[in-house]
Amino acid sequence: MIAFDNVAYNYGGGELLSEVSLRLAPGSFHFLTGPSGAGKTTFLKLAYAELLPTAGHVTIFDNDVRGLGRNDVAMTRRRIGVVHQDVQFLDHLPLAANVALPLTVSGRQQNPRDLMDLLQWVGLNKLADALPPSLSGGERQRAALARAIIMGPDVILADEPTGNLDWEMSLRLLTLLTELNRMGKTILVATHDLNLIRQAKSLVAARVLRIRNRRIQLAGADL
Ligand SMILES: Nc1ncnc2c1ncn2[C@@H]1O[C@H](COP(=O)(O)OP(=O)(O)OP(=O)(O)O)[C@@H](O)[C@H]1O
Repeated sequence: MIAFDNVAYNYGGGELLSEVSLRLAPGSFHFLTGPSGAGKTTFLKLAYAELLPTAGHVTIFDNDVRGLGRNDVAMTRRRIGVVHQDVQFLDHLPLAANVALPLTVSGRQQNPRDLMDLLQWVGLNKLADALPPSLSGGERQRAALARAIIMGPDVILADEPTGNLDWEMSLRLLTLLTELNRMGKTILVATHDLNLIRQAKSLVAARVLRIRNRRIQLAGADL
């Protein structure tokens, strides 16, 4: 699905990520962990072609990102759902319209029943008409997940999706992500919450990647 081959990234102040080679196989579930500032968000941006590597190759759905034109990038992004660290909504639009926004923007028809099914799945059907400023942190994160999957992506990348949530809500979100994985989606979750990763191991066969000294390595049983 997504492959990194000897990838490096440098914002200009020296290499942040070096010699990164890994593969996110179809249907796999990965966590990416590492200290604040280690480069987790940067890695995700490379994985959805928001950034181009400064060395090496990133291949998304068998295409080298360097060869992608603007339209190809747009098409590629439709197959990748991203839950951003700072979830942004249009505050004047109700929750349901915010979740459906990717469909609206791409000019695709939205089936109101599918939208309500999706909101029900994330437990937000009763809040379909609520405006974003009235939502709690957990509700916002679940709405962000719903919006990330409304286009039916093959891959879901989530950046600290449980960052500000209590344990119960974190587990709820984790459960949604593992359900998506069981449906065949390829998932990568960046998090520094090691308890969440430990908990996930009882739910899903996840691999844990760790950024250390600019490299990304597979974490062992020492988590
Ligand atoms: N656009 C940018 N220009 C220059 N430096 C940047 C830019 N974006 C990020 N950085 C720097 O790159 C480093 C890694 O940032 P990144 O956001 O990828 O880390 P992270 O592991 O996701 O951190 P956190 O867990 O705090 O979100 C940080 O030192 C950050 O300040």
